[in-house]
Amino acid sequence: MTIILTPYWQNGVQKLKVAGPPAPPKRGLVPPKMDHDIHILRCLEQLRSKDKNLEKYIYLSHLKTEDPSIFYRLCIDHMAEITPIIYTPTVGDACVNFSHIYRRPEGLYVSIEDKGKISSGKLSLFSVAATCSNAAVAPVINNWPRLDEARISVVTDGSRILGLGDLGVNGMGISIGKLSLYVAGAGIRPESTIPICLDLGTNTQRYLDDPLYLGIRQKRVSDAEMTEFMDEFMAAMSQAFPKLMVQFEDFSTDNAFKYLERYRHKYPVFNDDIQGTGAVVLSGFLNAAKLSSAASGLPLKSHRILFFGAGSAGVGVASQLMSFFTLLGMTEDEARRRIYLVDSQGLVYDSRGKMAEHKKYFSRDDYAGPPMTNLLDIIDYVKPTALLGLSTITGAFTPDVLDAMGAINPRPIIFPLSNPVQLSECSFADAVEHTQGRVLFASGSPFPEQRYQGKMLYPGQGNNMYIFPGLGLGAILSRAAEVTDSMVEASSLGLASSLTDDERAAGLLYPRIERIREISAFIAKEVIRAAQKAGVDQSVGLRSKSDAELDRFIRQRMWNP
Ligand SMILES: O=C([O-])CC(=O)C(=O)O
Ligand SMILES: [Mg+2]
Repeated sequence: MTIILTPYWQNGVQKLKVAGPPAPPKRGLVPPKMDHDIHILRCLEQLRSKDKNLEKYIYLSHLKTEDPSIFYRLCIDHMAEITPIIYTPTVGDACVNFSHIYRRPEGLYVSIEDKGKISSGKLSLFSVAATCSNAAVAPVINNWPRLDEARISVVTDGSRILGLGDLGVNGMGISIGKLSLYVAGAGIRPESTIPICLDLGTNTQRYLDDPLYLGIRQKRVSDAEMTEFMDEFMAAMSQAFPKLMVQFEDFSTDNAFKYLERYRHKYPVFNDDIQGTGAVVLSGFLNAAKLSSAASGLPLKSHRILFFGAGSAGVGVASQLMSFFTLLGMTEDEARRRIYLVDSQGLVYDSRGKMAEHKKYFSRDDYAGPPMTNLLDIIDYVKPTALLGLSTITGAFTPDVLDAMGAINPRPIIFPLSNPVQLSECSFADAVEHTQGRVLFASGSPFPEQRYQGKMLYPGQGNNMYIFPGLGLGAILSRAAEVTDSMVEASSLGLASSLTDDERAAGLLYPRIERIREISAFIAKEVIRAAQKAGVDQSVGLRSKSDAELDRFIRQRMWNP
């Protein structure tokens, strides 16, 4: 029999209620003609009757608690309609307003006040129940009611939520949103997911002044204190949840790189903003570059990529795009030289002087003139075939910039990747108009399709939601001890090759989101094979399975509402 542990509160103290599976409702306690399938239509009608997206978000969040099975059925059957509500862009609004729209606990909060008592070492479920009645000494991680079932956690410290800045504990919304996509998109069981927000303070004064703010009211702790906290947290996580994968999400740039490097060979972790975004963009770029080269006649090796924005996502994507060139047989150095970075001070080059560590690798040693700050001048100098935006500067790709890209390329690749949608560097409509419909486009957040000269044109959505569910699923099923670069690359190549003939004919760079489950299963298979090749898989029984057997195994393991 499955035991269900539900946390509840009594006199300010958290306790656990132990229960078996829910009993079917007694006759007379539900309406006589309550039909599950019809109820889905009812929920959809209620959802559509709300005119504000944030209201829709609140409705769906309530539905998820009340009836997870209906919620996930809705997500799967109406993916294109539901994802922009539970995820980018509406999830951004939900995070900004999290302390105001908050209804009930969901996820695990670990704050700097828990430092020193994040875990108290190995505890059996029995002793967890016993210690939970005393909140003052309860080791916080072990309070999670489903220790044994945990497989995937999304962990944020709220310091850089999407492009919205430091949202403190309000960042919990992003962990919740990503994990809903794990369930809907890759069939991870809801009970196996743990949304986590680390509360290390916030530097956003408006929250510190807000009486409804749910986090601790202090500025962010020092780097040294944060690192001590993170070390304790990660050690506690791996002890409490031996089968858990951790996805780091929306840490500020420096910390995103720092903690990925610090833990990636010690625990199964990956950073979605660096590696997930990198993989999804590489995938779209592979498909776009082929179309672009077919139009220009230029070899694939001659692409030049200009990055506008050099934060964690920008440099993460740039690193991943190196694979595009190395897969063509170019050396690492040759690949690096096809990439140019632009940050808030313009083109990134060596003789400009002091710069952040993470930018140095791509800094140019072949330019030594005066600082080049104007994007049009930079385009004129670099002559990029592709312009990628990861700057969170709304409208940075002005009509002039789009015209310039259109003038030097028969099919310019333009990917405004900043999230959420109001921070995008340009809209799909503008990109279409200023390139006369020739643009190869992908954005981080969704844009509507455009009719141009009688033809329907579809924007790609280069969002990491195509990657992380399948990458996570593959890592979990193979019980990967670490997430290698080769596994991330496999997820990307898997996604690129999953376009159907129909999708190719429609000029799409990414598959239709409605097929996410099929795509996740395929990506998971590629990731498992890469884990096996790298020797990091601990589910060694999967090694002898043929591709068809492995595929069947993955699909059987995927949860269905
Ligand atoms: O959440 C998204 O839409 C993509 C992402 O990771 C980010 O922008 O930080
Ligand atoms: Mg993110």
